[in-house]
Amino acid sequence: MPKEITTLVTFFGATGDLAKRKLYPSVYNLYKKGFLVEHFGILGTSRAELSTKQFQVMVHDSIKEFMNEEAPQDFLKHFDYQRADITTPEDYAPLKALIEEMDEKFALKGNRIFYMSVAPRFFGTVAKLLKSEGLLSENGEFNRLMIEKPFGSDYETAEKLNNELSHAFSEDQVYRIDHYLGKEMVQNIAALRFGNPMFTKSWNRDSIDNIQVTLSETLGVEDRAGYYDTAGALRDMIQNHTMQIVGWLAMDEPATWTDRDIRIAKNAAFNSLKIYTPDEVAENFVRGQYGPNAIGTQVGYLDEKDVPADSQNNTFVAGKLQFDSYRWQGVPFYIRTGKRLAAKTTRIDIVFKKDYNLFDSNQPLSNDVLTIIIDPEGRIEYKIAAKATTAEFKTRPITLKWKASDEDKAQTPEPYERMIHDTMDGNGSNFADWNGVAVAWKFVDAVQSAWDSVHQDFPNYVSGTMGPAASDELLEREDREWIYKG
Ligand SMILES: NC(=O)C1=CN([C@@H]2O[C@H](COP(=O)(O)OP(=O)(O)OC[C@H]3O[C@@H](n4cnc5c(N)ncnc54)[C@H](OP(=O)(O)O)[C@@H]3O)[C@@H](O)[C@H]2O)C=CC1
Ligand SMILES: O=C1O[C@H](COP(=O)(O)O)[C@@H](O)[C@H](O)[C@H]1O
Repeated sequence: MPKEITTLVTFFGATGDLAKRKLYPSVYNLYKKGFLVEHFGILGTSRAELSTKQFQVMVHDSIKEFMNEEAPQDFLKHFDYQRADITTPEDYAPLKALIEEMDEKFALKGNRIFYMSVAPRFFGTVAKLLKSEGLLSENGEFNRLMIEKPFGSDYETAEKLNNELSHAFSEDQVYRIDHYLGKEMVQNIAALRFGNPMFTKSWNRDSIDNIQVTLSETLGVEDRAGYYDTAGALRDMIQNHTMQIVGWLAMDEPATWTDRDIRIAKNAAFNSLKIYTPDEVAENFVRGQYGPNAIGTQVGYLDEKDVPADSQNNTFVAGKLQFDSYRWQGVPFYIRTGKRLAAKTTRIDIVFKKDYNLFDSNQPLSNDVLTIIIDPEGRIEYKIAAKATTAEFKTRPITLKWKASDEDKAQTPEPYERMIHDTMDGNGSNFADWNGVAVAWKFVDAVQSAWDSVHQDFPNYVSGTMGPAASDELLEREDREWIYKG
């Protein structure tokens, strides 16, 4: 039986794209699954003038549009709305009054979640005003803050934002969203690592040759050049999603399976990440920018809408991470991400060390590889050696495969549903904590600042390929290759 959760969730940015596409459908799923029953309230706010009824109709229509389902009145009656400009302190008084009214009406015990689904420039202001205008409950079990990305645009801005949040919320009250951490197969990393003694015991430099993390996209910049040209693949995908995946891969066993101990273990790994000097960046990192595709049907980045003609922005990044730790000494973590690549896929390849070939000392065994495919669909593959089906005794690589079934997929929660549920449940395991975010920014800032001082000729890869040649060379010069070739 699902455990009923008692809480009020206030959605700032209640009329926005994210709220309609993801947040209301997620809340509806939690209702259908029985996590939200009687004692919940959803308060929406933005600058738009909407009555309670109009807001309920908007929520109904979002669920219809994005889930093709009719939400019942029994669900919608838990939604209410208050207009407010979040930069105006006086507008918080009516919000506070409605929060208190809903708290009483639905018997919510003062439990409060505030979800910031607004532009990042508002995050600090809202947190400050929530406290100064008295919207945090003093008698409830919890006040929690869910905060969207991006969390800063470099270490300095992230630290400033974190300081602003910390005036109102302690670290354990802040749930920093990274939607990759809500993905089923990212959560499967821990199950595979710590649920199989064979992997638990071999997850270290004795057995692993290298680890590869690929987040590849086929889409280009679309209509987001205003943001993307200031961020690039490095800040858009490496600082957050890639680093958070790496955190699950690189951490030691947590002392217990609690969010506190998981964070302690992950942070020990993050803190051992080597931050590069400019020379080390040049040696270990590659940047790219897409040109047109081979048949000329897709334009290059520089010809995309709103992109400056001389942009030095990166749409592709490949690099090598190194951890100064006992577990990972000498084991490279190769990471790469980019737009307009050959395929949409997110995957992890764990490449095990080759061993002596007992059967034929002239013919080295091939590496065993454990592959975790996160997107576009959950799959696990394990390439191992087995006997070739010939008269002579020889080995050949075979691949054991598992794929998420339709039933698995149907019962897997969407990342946003899971993240809202986990916040309601007070489980911060699948959220980014400040230390991890800070280390990732320090690392990424070092790479960006080295790149900023050197002009690079772009474009340097053809749309529809797996990035510039330098990305392959990064591994080739260490006698390795990307397992996934597109
Ligand atoms: N959309 C998406 O798919 C994703 C979004 N995000 C993040 O989610 C957040 C929201 O994004 P998204 O929904 O796309 O943005 P939208 O621009 O669609 O929505 C912004 C919301 O903020 C409200 N708003 C703007 N200014 C104010 C103000 N001064 N006072 C009160 N409310 C205000 C708007 O309503 P009004 O103008 O009526 O006030 C609107 O409801 C951002 O941080 C974004 O980075 C993250 C991942 C994916
Ligand atoms: O955060 C972001 O992620 C998307 C990719 O997410 P996915 O779940 O579809 O893999 C990326 O396209 C976008 O640029 C970035 O901001």
